[in-house]
Amino acid sequence: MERYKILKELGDGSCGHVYKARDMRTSEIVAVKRLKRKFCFWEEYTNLREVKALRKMNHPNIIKLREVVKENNELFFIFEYMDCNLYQLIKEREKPFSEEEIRCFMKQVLQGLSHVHKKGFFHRDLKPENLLVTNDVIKIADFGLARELSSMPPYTQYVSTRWYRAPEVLLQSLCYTPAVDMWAIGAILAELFTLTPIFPGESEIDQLYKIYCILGMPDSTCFTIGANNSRRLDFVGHEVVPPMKLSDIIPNASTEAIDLITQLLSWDPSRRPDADQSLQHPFFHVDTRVPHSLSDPFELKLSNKRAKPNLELKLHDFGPDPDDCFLGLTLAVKPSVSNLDVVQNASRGMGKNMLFCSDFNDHSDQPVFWTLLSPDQNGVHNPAETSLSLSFGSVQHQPIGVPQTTGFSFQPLQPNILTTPFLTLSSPYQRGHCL
Ligand SMILES: Nc1ncnc2c1ncn2[C@@H]1O[C@H](COP(=O)(O)OP(=O)(O)OP(=O)(O)O)[C@@H](O)[C@H]1O
Repeated sequence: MERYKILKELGDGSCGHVYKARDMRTSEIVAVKRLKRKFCFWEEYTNLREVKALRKMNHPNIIKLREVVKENNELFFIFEYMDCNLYQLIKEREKPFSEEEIRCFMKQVLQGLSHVHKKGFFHRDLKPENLLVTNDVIKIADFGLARELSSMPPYTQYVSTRWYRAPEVLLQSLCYTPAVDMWAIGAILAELFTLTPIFPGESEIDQLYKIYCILGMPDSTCFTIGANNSRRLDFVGHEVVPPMKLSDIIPNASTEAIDLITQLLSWDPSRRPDADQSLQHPFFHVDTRVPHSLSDPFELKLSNKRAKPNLELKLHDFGPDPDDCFLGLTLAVKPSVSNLDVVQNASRGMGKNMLFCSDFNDHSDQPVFWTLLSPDQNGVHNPAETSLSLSFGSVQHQPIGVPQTTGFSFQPLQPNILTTPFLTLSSPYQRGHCL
């Protein structure tokens, strides 16, 4: 590695540190990714997903892996260098991108992604941080989670960045498809217009809820993603919250852009266009007519400021014991010790049945109720089915004087909630018995 002179650190990812460096032989600037894992045998590296995928790719919109160096049981990837990533560009941006700029970025990303899919891989972790930019050129990077299409389901669960995660992955489907990448593209496309993530979920459940609030309920005739999931969504209520109009959320997008985002963000993966179909969409072939000009670029910002997703906590890491459920849910809402303390203190005087709601700002009149139910509360008792049930409801309740904190309000469980839920997330063992 003496051939490369490290100039500065560029990033510290989950797999490795990335540095800007100079190739002393050619004077070229490169990016060096030093993997955190140690490698004793040279052969180990050939099995790495990133190496397997990148060795097969050769496309102007996919980052080039120039060389792999193994030294003292450490592995270094030498990449072509890019100036910044799309997350940094969005964060620093003071006014929205023009539709022309967005089209230019998205066209390249889709061309790169089409190549990835044609080469038999899907990326699985598309997000603005993994799209690298130099001037007007954008390239897909970080193939650490890439998977071969030829590998057979069931696929293992994986942790990609929550905000760009497709519903079928959130529901732990075991046979998801490259359509998971198309969902991420839809979320990134929306974000390029608004400069803020469209679904900034604070936990996996909140992620699904935020998707639901904007897209509404999936059409039961087309909704097939429940079939192989270890989690399941049940839409069992009477009250239906209509989908929000994407053109209200993204007022600076043309009708063509809205249509493409709508298609990409389909609940049903089979309804999302693939990369080539997306490139054929009128969004890439029309003169743009933007319906609303924006006097203040920040008027279009959604309530959540651009930040990184917080700590990931999985609900299935917590057991069926009510205290365990309560702790799990509390952490899943907001992993803050001080909030947790308040919740626990408040819960002491309120008996076993609790619910609390998140601070979803856009729907302050429609709080999220997360109820904790044991099976016998449903009139069903089956020890084998003891597990955790969650429901989101839009029932209005008056606070009754229990402590309020930023991010939480507390109310005792009221019977009418049991009769008017509209969305339930259940564990595999509880099917058919939730609410
Ligand atoms: N070729 C490159 N040129 C310039 N910067 C790069 C390059 N590759 C990576 N980076 C920077 O380093 C960051 C981390 O890189 P990368 O995503 O490959 O690492 P990782 O360990 O796989 O991260 P993650 O935690 O997202 O999986 C990127 O977001 C980017 O800002």
